[in-house]
Amino acid sequence: MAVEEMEKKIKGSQETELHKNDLSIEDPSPRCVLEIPVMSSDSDNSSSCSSCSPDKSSSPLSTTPPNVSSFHQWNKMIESIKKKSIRRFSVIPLLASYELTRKKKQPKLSPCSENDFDCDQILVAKPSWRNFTFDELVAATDNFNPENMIGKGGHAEVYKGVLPDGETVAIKKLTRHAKEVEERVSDFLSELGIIAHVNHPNAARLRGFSCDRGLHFVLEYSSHGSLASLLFGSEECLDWKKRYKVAMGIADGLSYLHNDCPRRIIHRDIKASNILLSQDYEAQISDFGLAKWLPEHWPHHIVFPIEGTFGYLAPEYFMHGIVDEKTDVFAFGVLLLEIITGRRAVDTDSRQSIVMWAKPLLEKNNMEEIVDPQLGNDFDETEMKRVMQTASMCIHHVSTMRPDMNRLVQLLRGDDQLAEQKPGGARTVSLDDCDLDHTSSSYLNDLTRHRQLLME
Ligand SMILES: Nc1ncnc2c1ncn2[C@@H]1O[C@H](COP(=O)(O)OP(=O)(O)OP(=O)(O)O)[C@@H](O)[C@H]1O
Repeated sequence: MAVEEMEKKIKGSQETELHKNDLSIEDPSPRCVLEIPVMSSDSDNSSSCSSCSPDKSSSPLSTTPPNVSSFHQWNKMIESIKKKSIRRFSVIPLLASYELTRKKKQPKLSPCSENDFDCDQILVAKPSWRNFTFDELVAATDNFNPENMIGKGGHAEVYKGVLPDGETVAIKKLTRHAKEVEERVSDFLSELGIIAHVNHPNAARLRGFSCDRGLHFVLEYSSHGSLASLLFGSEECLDWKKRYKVAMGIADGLSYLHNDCPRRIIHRDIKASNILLSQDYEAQISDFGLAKWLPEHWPHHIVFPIEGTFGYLAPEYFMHGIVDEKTDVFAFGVLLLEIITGRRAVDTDSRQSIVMWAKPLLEKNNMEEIVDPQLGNDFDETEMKRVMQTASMCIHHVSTMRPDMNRLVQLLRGDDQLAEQKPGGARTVSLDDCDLDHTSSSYLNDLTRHRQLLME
């Protein structure tokens, strides 16, 4: 499709979107990250931020394009995508006296204006990732040999590959062709923008990307694959020590995303298949395809359509589209239940949700019934109790009653003093303000509706 044609389409869709939703606030997820220096094989690794500079020709990206015409188109596409990034979301200012208590460890970034972000503040470090050519990916994966395919999700095929320096990587090739090209590129930039900023031992690490003949991410390889494959797809039982380590790792990773990352990131798709395990079973949160950056002063997002994975969706999210940190906290609780029980979030045969099944057992503290029979008695009872209590708090149907990730990390570690504190966190929103009737009967209705959706 010609770029001009695409720009027209983008403009058109912007107007339709605006008209449809009559919303006034932009999706905060900035799209400028691609314009930070990208190291190519022969680049000089110079560092600057072209989106902050009026002279686009000085973009480091332009020094080593894989292919000049495709690069030119790509650059234009980025510009059009930036225009398109006026995706509207509604925000309900639920709290008049919203507290900004998050800025603890790192200075947070404030938008220059409502729509601009000061890239100088964001792009402090030289990136450790680079732009790959398609030929480099072909060489690494033996021409995307099916034997090298290590995973397949709803949006991508993932191949194991080896780079010339001997490093093993995972190459994620985006495959979802149902979407319009500009929407796919926009999603790619959004995911890239987020993953490139994430820097934590418990989050997937980017090695590079490629937009030459398809959209690809090049990621650090996690040799044990996903938690889902180990919990549900393996004959061998994942022992408790590893399960506990994984639970702690995910908690640390989420705490970083919510509190300590240069921006406040909500993952929105925490689930067992999106947790990868390194050689030493260090959990790595992956797949930032649905992740959102939330400005500091927003209590939450309202999103539509609801995306994510059934079984992990918090009630306020699947009923009302409300997204904030507690969306991830709920999903984390479901994940803890999977780790404890060895059952899937939604049982494949009965379609029963693990939350519905586990709640009464958790209330009675029935360890015998709830613990994965494969584990036998081979687990630390104190740790198990802690994980059960933590899971129970995370899956509370009222989001404000769920602890925030910082507190959950401490609960999991066994800081008893913290267990005494009331749940919630800095962004506590009162239920009255929310105008959500989450009595237990309405919650049951919610769950029934959730289940019906599953059966459809
Ligand atoms: N870095 C990696 N190392 C090892 N295996 C990986 C890596 N990244 C992905 N995989 C494997 O590929 C699978 C699919 O990857 P991913 O979840 O990123 O794809 P997706 O299409 O975005 O998934 P979804 O359907 O959740 O949107 C993972 O569950 C995992 O088994």
